[in-house]
Amino acid sequence: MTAVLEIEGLTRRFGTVVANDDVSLRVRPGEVVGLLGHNGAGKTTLVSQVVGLLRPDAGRITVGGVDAVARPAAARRMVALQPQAHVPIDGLTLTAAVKVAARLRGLDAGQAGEAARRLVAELGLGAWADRRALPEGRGLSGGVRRLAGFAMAVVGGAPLVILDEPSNDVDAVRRRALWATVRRVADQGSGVLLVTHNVVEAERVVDELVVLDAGRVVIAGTPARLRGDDGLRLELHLVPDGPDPSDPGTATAGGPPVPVPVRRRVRSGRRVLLTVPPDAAAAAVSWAASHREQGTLDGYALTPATLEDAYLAATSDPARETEGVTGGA
Ligand SMILES: Nc1ncnc2c1ncn2[C@@H]1O[C@H](COP(=O)(O)OP(=O)(O)OP(=O)(O)O)[C@@H](O)[C@H]1O
Repeated sequence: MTAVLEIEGLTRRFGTVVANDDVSLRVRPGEVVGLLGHNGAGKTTLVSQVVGLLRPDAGRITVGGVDAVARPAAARRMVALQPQAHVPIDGLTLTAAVKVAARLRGLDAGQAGEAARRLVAELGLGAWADRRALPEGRGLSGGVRRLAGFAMAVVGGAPLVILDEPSNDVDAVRRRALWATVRRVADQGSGVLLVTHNVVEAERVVDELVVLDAGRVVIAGTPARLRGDDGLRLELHLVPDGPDPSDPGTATAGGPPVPVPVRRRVRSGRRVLLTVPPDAAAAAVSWAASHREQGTLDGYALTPATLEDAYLAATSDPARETEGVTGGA
């Protein structure tokens, strides 16, 4: 299927900083593609170029078959963007704001009103439907304003929907509704580019993921592929109280090292994530339990492998160390 967004070799510098470094990605109709990366990874720079706010130094951006660098205005008409900053809606009720966005996307007054009411209900915002946003953040809370921006981006089914951190300051109940709506919007034919640094949430909704680190694509693919091809890995999360007992270098202090094969160890702050095979679950838990009893671990948990360890391993953070296979008994 023809992609609704195609980016090839995109490069954008700010002085000596290469904010996007030879980035390529593709979003097809019906697909949710997650663009992940830490603060400063280059996500907003990429989005700004797609919507014509910045010009690339090199590379190609095509939106719905239109060259977005040569014809930014024509390309922009096919894109609905929820920016990271709050959308200015002061003076409007929640429903009216969504209706205005629907009208701008070509729906007639009746269709726009109906679509706005449906979205407000779908997102669990009925209680605020007719509440007016007022200056200085009054009238509607930050979370409701964020959802208003989200509803304004998804209403009317633009060919390409770009959502920049849509779930920031949204409560847990409405987050669920939001992710369900993202999926519905894609199922109805839009291509969705979801920009986030929340890898756990992204995993639930995306079809493909592209991870940026310091401007470069470091991993890309489906969540299943990025988790590990067999999909049968477990993660042992450890919170050491002092030296890490899973580190062969310090293990002698609290007993033997982990008695199971460890495929990967990622250390992030106080937390350590060990990727272990499923048949090692019982041995891994009993090792961790004994360390918990001795007080060398503050806590531990064994969970199915998520994208988080792949993400942490692929992205750089000076406060973090990643090791490959460490063997085991
Ligand atoms: N206008 C600008 N002038 C100079 N440097 C910039 C500018 N915009 C972005 N940068 C730099 O480019 C790099 C990428 O920034 P960008 O805002 O795209 O990252 P991001 O992934 O969106 O981060 P965040 O998650 O914090 O929004 C950073 O090093 C940033 O400091």
